[in-house]
Amino acid sequence: MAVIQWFPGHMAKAIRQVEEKLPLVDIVFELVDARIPLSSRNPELKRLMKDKPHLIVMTKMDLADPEMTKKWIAYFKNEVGVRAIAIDSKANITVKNITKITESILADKLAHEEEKGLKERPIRAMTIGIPNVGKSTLLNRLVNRKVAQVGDTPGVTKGQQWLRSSKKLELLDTPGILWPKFEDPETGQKLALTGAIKDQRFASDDVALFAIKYFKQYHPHNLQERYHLSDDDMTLSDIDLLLTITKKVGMQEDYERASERLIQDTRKEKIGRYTLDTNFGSDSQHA
Ligand SMILES: Nc1nc2c(ncn2[C@@H]2O[C@H](COP(=O)(O)OP(=O)(O)OP(=O)(O)O)[C@@H](O)[C@H]2O)c(=O)[nH]1
Repeated sequence: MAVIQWFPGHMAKAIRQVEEKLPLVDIVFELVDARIPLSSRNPELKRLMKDKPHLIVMTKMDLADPEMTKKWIAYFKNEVGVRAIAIDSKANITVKNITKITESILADKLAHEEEKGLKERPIRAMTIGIPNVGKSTLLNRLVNRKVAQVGDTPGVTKGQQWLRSSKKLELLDTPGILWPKFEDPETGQKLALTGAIKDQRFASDDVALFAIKYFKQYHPHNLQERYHLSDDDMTLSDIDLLLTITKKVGMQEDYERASERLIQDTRKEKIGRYTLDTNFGSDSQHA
């Protein structure tokens, strides 16, 4: 397959960083892309988390299929035993919602501390996630762009800071990215299509063909509408359909450039909202 897969060196470093910082935080915010909620997870996390409270934050919900997002939230809660929330980092409601759900997850721990007469303190959280999932955007949103260092804290190495979101929430500047380790070749194509893998690292026609296959199956009308495709066009093979789209967008025989256009169109919501992960729990690495 043309997509470069995972990077053992990067992953080992990220895992070390997460392991090191884990004792300093009350909760981990694991950011996943709402269009690929399983494929953007790292299966190593389950082992790392042990019994550390954990919230799955599904970013870019504005680009995902809203019905599927609801189902994924229920799936994470019921099947995986982890709470999940979907966010659009551009929306103001995001901060409020994350703080609220975090407080509810940690309610017992905080009540216990209060009973023991401990002083009220902010909740400490760490964000992790694959490249481009929206970590910086969320962090900036949570700290309202006024990045505030929250004093010296033992165990936090140089360059890593506590950022204050509110009196109630502090964040450890993200300790690193976590590449998913993927055994299913489709995972690579999903990561490529949604922008988690740099465009130079995959063959755009492979990924465009993957997108065509997906949209033909799940959102055929959106594909037809975007590229003025007839019902007959929709019966063509994926490759012939890509060639037809190439002509329709005025690129003659240049199917590579047309592939790039199609990939950009999917990312900019021009073929509608979509969720590429459609099989709940089918991925054994996350079971
Ligand atoms: N539509 C949409 N775009 C988002 C959202 N959150 C982030 N983005 C966009 O996604 C892209 C990547 O966001 P970043 O915050 O830089 O992602 P990151 O995880 O910090 O990326 P790395 O630094 O590569 O690890 C940017 O173009 C953001 O504007 C969201 O909720 N909705």
